[in-house]
Amino acid sequence: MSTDVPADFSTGAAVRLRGVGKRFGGGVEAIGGLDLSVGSEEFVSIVGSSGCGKSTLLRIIAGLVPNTSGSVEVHGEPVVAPRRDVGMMFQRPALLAWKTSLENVLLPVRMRRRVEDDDLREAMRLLGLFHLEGFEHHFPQQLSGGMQQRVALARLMMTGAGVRLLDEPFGAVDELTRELLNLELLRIHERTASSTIFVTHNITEAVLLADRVIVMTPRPGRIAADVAVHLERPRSLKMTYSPRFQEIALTVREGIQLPQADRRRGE
Ligand SMILES: Nc1ncnc2c1ncn2[C@@H]1O[C@H](COP(=O)(O)OP(=O)(O)OP(=O)(O)O)[C@@H](O)[C@H]1O
Repeated sequence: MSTDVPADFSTGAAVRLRGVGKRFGGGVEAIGGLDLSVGSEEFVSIVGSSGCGKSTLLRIIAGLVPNTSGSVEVHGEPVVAPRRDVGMMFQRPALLAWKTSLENVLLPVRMRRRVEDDDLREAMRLLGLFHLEGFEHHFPQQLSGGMQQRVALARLMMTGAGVRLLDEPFGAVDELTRELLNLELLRIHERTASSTIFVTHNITEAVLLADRVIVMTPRPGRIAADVAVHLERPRSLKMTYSPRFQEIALTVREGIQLPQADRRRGE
């Protein structure tokens, strides 16, 4: 395990940020001089106190929000707008209420071109992979919160994007559902590795899923620690009880600093 490792600027990184800063119109400096490099098959979790700029960082990589300093590259190209090879999933599943599960999963294809039989087969396969057989023709309001997140995960996979950004995707579901969704995400990543950046407040989830856990400082967000997760794959829930896992989780926890106001309240 290593901490405070400088960002790897070797060639071949899928996502590369150099000195990235973001100041919003009202003067809030959300991110300040952040360096990060994520490999093409790497799973990186990002943790940090509330408001440290995690969502802003993902939105910058997704091309949804412009950075105000530094450079952001995906597959060696500067990010100036949303890209097809970058898929994003939010805390709320953001499904279209008037479309069935199947139609929601097909949406990324439909936005680009006509849906072919192969697309239909792939969407059904993905829904099956996420245990949604029998629910292909249900509408979102007929599904539980966890099932809706599964549809959103299937839709993310349907984009075929080599870079997947997940912004606290399981924050609104109960603990047991979260565990199941974690396992499904692990299974998918271990089968179809992609460059994944996963924002979470949950340290166990961060460590269980990732190859590296990035800890951000309070706002303006920078990298406080870069913790390598040397645990074998495939991962299992049982691993979370091992001393090795606990040691890594503790290193991550110790790296998280609270904003000054919260620190004063805790004294
Ligand atoms: N559109 C905006 N305009 C002005 N300030 C913003 C905007 N979006 C975010 N901010 C501010 O930038 C800072 C970082 O916000 P961000 O949502 O990225 O943090 P976060 O780490 O994802 O927080 P949380 O963990 O609570 O979701 C916060 O102080 C927030 O108020």
